[in-house]
Amino acid sequence: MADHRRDLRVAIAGLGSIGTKIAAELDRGIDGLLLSAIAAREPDKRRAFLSSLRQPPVILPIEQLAEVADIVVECAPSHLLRTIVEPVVRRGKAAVVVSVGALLDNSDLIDLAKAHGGRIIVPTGALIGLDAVNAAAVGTIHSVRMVTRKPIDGLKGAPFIVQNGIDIDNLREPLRLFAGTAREAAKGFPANLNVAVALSLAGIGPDRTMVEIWADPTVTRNVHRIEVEADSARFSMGIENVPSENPKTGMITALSVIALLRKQRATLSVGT
Ligand SMILES: NC(=O)C1=CN([C@@H]2O[C@H](COP(=O)(O)OP(=O)(O)OC[C@H]3O[C@@H](n4cnc5c(N)ncnc54)[C@H](OP(=O)(O)O)[C@@H]3O)[C@@H](O)[C@H]2O)C=CC1
Ligand SMILES: O=C([O-])CC(=O)C(=O)O
Repeated sequence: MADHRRDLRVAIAGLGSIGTKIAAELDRGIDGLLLSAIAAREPDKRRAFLSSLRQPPVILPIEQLAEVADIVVECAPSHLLRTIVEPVVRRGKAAVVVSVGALLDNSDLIDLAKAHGGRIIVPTGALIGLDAVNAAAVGTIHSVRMVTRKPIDGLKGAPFIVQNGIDIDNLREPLRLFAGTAREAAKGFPANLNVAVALSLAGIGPDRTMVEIWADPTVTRNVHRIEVEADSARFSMGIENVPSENPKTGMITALSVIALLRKQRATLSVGT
């Protein structure tokens, strides 16, 4: 039988390494979804990309995207999270958030979404196994530990490194930069450790999820290893992400959002 529901309109906030790939995939066609609008800081600089799309979307400022979309995908710098997400959830719509670290300082957006019937959806992003962490959290998780190793370019400019005057440019061997909670990691590394916050929100929260961050000149990928100890299971997970054009961002992040979008109207949906 035909599906008579109208297409879900999706808007993209930020046309960087993640947003460009999602927009292109939506334009190529995802069942039941339509790219309705995008926001870019300087749309003129994105003309070549925009004119390559088969059905060019409307270009709007980030705070207006919710007016023409059912789902807004936030893939902009983290300081814009509130500007993007607030109008979406106020209208009772869904925001897909990749700058998940910024949710910790803007957690009232979750209450706002609840009050207006909106939703905030965090994709697995550059990580792995949040389905298993979600499932384990239905029971009791005793501990979650994550160790991240990144090449130097994947960490440059992080506030923790700048504020502590750490020279990572001339490293010859791995250096442990940080050990602490996911909440502290998100403050010190806002553009580098969204994954730690996503892991914490799926499991036992940002104050009990423990994180180590290494600057490692011997790796070329963003490497994350996770150990979970729960009453239902013990599991270890690892992922080695190929950096995208943005060395801080793994290529798989955009693909994870695309997979999540595909599920919105999929007849068969696999994984939690
Ligand atoms: N959850 C996860 O697993 C992961 C999350 N991330 C996070 O996702 C977010 C996006 O990452 P990524 O795509 O690599 O970042 P990029 O820097 O490549 O892209 C961000 C884009 O947002 C644009 N932008 C800036 N200001 C505005 C504005 N006012 N209106 C519209 N667009 C604007 C930028 O434009 P311009 O270039 O002109 O400044 C840029 O194109 C980051 O916060 C990153 O930390 C990254 C990896 C994994
Ligand atoms: O969490 C992030 O912001 C990015 C990251 O580690 C990755 O892409 O591997």
